[in-house]
Amino acid sequence: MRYIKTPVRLCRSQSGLWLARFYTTESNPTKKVVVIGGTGFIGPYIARSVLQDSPSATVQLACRSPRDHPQVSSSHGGRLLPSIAADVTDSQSVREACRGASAVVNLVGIMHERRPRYTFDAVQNEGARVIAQAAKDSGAKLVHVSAIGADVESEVPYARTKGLGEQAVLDVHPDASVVRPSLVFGKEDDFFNRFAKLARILPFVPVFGGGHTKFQPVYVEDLARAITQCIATDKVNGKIVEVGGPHVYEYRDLMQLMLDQAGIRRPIISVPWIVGYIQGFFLERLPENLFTLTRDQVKLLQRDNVVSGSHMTLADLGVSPTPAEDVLHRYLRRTRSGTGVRPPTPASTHSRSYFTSTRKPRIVETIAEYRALRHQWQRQDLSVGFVPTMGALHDGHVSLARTARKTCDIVVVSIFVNPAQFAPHEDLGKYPRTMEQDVAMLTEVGVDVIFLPNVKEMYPAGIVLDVKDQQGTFVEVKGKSHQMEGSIRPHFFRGVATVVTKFLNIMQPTKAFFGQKDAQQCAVVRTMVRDLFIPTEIVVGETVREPDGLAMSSRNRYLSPEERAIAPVLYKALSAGQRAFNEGTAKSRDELIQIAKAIIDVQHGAELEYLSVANPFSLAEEEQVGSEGAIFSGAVRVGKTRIIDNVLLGISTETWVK
Ligand SMILES: Nc1ncnc2c1ncn2[C@@H]1O[C@H](COP(=O)(O)OP(=O)(O)OP(=O)(O)O)[C@@H](O)[C@H]1O
Ligand SMILES: CC(C)(CO)[C@@H](O)C(=O)[O-]
Ligand code: BAL
Repeated sequence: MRYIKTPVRLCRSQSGLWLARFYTTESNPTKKVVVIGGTGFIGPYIARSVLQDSPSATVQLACRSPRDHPQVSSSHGGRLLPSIAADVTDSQSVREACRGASAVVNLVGIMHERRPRYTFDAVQNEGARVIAQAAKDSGAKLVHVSAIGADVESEVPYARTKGLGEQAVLDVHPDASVVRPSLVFGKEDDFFNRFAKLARILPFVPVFGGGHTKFQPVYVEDLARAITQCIATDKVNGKIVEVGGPHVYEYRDLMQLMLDQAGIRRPIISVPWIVGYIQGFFLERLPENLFTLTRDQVKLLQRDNVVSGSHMTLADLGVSPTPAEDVLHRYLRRTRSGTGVRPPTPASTHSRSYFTSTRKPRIVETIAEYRALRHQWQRQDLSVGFVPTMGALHDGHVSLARTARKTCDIVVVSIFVNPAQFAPHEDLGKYPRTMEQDVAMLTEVGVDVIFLPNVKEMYPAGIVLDVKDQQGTFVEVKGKSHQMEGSIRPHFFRGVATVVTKFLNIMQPTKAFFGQKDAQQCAVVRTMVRDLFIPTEIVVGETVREPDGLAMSSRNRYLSPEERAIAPVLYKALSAGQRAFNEGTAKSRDELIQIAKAIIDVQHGAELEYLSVANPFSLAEEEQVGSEGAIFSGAVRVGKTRIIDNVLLGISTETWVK
């Protein structure tokens, strides 16, 4: 059989662009992918992924007892062919199934033997060889799905025969790709669904030997995409790909995650391994049921099931793995009352950290790479929270990222020192840059992506600081940009509005998070989002302060120890005005400013720039604090550093930010 090459397509991976082509055979000009063992949990996901990826492909699922999947077939116009029978212990049936295939995926695996015919060896070793031979004879590519832990030396028959199966496959079909997933999760999975069911029945969740074994669960759609890529490219031929999710969890933490995402409260209790063996000894003799556990399974539970780092991984295939926290609640949650189950808010479980090795956020530098991810999240129906920053991060930024983490499925933080918001005489050149520390802080929060564009990416027409020489498109929010901070930095909000518009267009976030410390910025961004119909919710986080009241700010790093001691004066002054307002002794602009100014004036080393009492919505300066309340704000200069701050009068943060 001769291969015919289809046109080359450009695919993107983390390591760059690579070429992919689908192979097809002379007798079968349309690509046909046969998935053996495909009518279970994973097969339909592979079918969907292949059909979406390749508009001319057909897919056929083959199994011992064929079953059709109307949801897949109906959405792909008949390109999912009717399932057929193939039994790996009957080589003739496998040959029939592989006839005319351009690619074969072997998903066959068993957790329990059914003697005499379906032993581990017959299914996972000899069966793998039979499929490899049939694929080879049909001139088809082969993707052999094995398992992390496959090991010819293992004393556990499941793992040993998986290892032998891999060897047999590569003997017979040296170009085959071997895919080894860790624990696979998804709506129909056997693991999380089963443990959630058990947890609902049992008064506690047992874990063996402390539950310290490590797992790296991978989302079934990510596995399916990896397999689709193995079919599409030659770079995995003859290679092993280890497929794990973004986080490594100890078994006990995985159980806690399952409980939280299912909304079940149960204690997790450690029992000795020997209890597992005794349980296995009795249960493996009974027909399979919810409680079934074998001694081999207990042995497997004692070995870490994580990506080793010595083979290719999802990253090499350009697949960004989905965290279990983003998905589990969708299918484990039950809303029926009377089940002892409380439905968690989606993504709420992010606030606690389950994983033992923290995953570094993915660093994305280009709009194109980000867009590909955004497209993937869109398909998975995931919400995206976006925190724009200029880096040199502190607890103010962290608090915004944590709020995003609690309320959104995916969290993206940008770090970009935006030239357009600096005047030529300002501190663009010396703005603090602390990238390594920033990445560590965002890793701790569990941020998914850090967007780090360069200036060219954000300003294709280039950018100079002098407004009169600028080229390209700029956004200006009239009426709110030239008072308060804008009176000292007239260029500033034009630069902010422009870059935030660009970011919101790129990120397409569900929500974007800004700090109240920059209150006028919040008002400008809200107005801009309203006027330009940008479909993003703007969320404002409260100002995070040092113990002495100073608002955290990246520029606080500029302060010498002496200046640092002076810097809280602005907050002290604004707070004194706020107290007087609350006590009813100051209501007018003049009274409030007099109180604050008196405190700043006596502080040696602090130079007042402005104080403002403005309407919280229009930002118009007010003579009296009206029924809508006011923003009492100001700036002082301490040495060369500007300190800005604000407090609200007669309006709560909650009301103002709504
Ligand atoms: N103390 C804080 N509490 C809450 N949010 C904050 C705080 N400081 C900054 N932010 C918010 O973080 C986001 C990014 O701000 P930015 O990176 O400019 O940090 P910054 O500390 O304000 O820097 P700078 O010192 O240059 O003003 C903005 O939405 C800002 O309002
Ligand atoms: C919103 C922002 C990131 C735009 O550059 C900046 O003004 C900031 O950090 O507040
Ligand atoms: N936090 C506001 C950013 C700036 O002052 O440039």
